[in-house]
Amino acid sequence: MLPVTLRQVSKRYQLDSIDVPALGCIDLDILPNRFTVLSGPSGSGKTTLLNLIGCVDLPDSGEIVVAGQKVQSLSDNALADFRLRHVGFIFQNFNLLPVLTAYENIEYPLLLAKVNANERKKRITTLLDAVGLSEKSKHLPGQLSGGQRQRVAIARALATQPQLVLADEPTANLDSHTGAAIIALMRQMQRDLAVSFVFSSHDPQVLAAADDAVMIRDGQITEIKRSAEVV
Ligand SMILES: Nc1ncnc2c1ncn2[C@@H]1O[C@H](COP(=O)(O)OP(=O)(O)OP(=O)(O)O)[C@@H](O)[C@H]1O
Repeated sequence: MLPVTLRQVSKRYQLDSIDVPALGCIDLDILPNRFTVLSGPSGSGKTTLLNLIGCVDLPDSGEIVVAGQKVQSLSDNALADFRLRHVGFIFQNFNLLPVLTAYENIEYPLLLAKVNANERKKRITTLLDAVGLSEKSKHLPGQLSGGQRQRVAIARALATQPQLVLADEPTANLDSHTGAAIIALMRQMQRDLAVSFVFSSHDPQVLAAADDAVMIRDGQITEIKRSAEVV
């Protein structure tokens, strides 16, 4: 099963009386267990596409299927629950809760998903170790560097064991050295856990690490470059 398929998907925004076309008639398959990057100039529609893939927003027309589920057929509550269980999110500004420790930030989606205490502890301990932050579990986000905060965010995104992890410009607020380390970590986690990662990014380092690159311009896919093994 493909993690995500989009067929003839369109999205427009209404800004006061102005109609803003953001995406037009997109057809896209996201392949399993791969690192896919959405790339294009500012305003080309990357974030809009990521929000549709992540079930944060719904299209005006067309069909989106995520993990076998037609997302438009879900109610708002069912969509929120589906998102919690199937999609992990990583943001450019990390979006950690400032009053919670690293451990508690990773625990938060597990509490929402009603995962029991033993299983929570097991998953958080394993993830903190995997992202190299076992020693920092009691630190608040304000006591961590940018790279360490993004490591916590990666662990949090993976905690619910989603099939799909989405990242909006995950290296935008990091220096290039830290960004490279974060890309390598995400690559490692993607391979170890056999998850599909989809990024939007301007960062050439992210593009270079991709299995699949989806080039977007003016709300249209202009090219999809897939690495040799599936061509
Ligand atoms: N909430 C909104 N209301 C109105 N127009 C919007 C809204 N969000 C995005 N747009 C418009 O939709 C188009 C696509 O925007 P989007 O944010 O998806 O692009 P992007 O490729 O992610 O850009 P960037 O790289 O600058 O983040 C742009 O023309 C943008 O101005």
